[in-house]
Amino acid sequence: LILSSLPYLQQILTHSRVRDGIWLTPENLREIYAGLKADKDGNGLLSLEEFRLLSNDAFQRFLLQRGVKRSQLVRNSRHTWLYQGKGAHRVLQDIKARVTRLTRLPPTLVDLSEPLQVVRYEEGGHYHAHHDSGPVYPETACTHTRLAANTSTPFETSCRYITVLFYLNSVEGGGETAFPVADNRTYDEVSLIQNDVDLLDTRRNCDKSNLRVKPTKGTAVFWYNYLSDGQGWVGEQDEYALHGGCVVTHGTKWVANKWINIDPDYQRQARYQQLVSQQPEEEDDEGLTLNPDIQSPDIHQDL
Ligand SMILES: O=C(O)CCC(=O)C(=O)O
Ligand SMILES: [Fe+2]
Repeated sequence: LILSSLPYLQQILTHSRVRDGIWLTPENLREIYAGLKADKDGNGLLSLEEFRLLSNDAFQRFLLQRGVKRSQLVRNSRHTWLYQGKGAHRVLQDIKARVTRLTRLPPTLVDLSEPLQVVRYEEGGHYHAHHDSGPVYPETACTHTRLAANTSTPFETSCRYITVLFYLNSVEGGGETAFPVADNRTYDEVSLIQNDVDLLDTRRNCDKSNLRVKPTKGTAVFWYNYLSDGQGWVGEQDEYALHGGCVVTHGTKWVANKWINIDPDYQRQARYQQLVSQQPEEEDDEGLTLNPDIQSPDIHQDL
């Protein structure tokens, strides 16, 4: 999308995971463009100019206009991104350094991850339960390594190995982070909705979640979105990492997400790191191996 001024339909579709296993069709996309009046020249594609004319929440407004209720939106919040690299504010660089220490990962992996995402929920805001990361199928590539991958795949997903969620304020009422199936020994996907109780619905059913974390200013939670592959690398998606933000009943809620991006395909991650660092291949593995001194069998840090 960034490289060419005219994103091809196929490129857009590879980004458009609605839910696991469900992707937008070209018809869906045409309908959305028409509803947003985004494709002014009507050629079926969004030029960079047309894209720039879209406001941040155009899509949300479109859904609301179409009769979708706020409570039905997957999320009802606003967010922005804060760069944490060289030249960024000291506090932002410090946060990154603390995430590196907390997760015990090689600094390169944290440096090459997404910027910090800051999220604000107003009273009534929520985020229904979801996975921060997508499942790994052979036909799915990770967004962050896609340019370095020398294969083309029909689908694309964020590969967020770890989530560190910071609570930037203490919320007056509601706004807990709920993990509906954390530690659930008998979990299967069917049981998420039973007898009219939808555990994904964080407006109604947070009280039935196995784990709830109350937002307290200055605290953070972190979890893995993938299991280990047993050999020190990223394996399958961890289904128990399902989580969401319960409805804020009083006040405003501010959080920040730090995601650590790692490709479950080791070779693709290595190629990506080599590409961005412009280092010769032999020196490349440095960022991928862990200092054995800090390796511990009980801690799922692995990499
Ligand atoms: O607001 C929360 O407690 C959870 C936020 C979240 O899951 C996300 O931003 O991906
Ligand atoms: Fe999340």
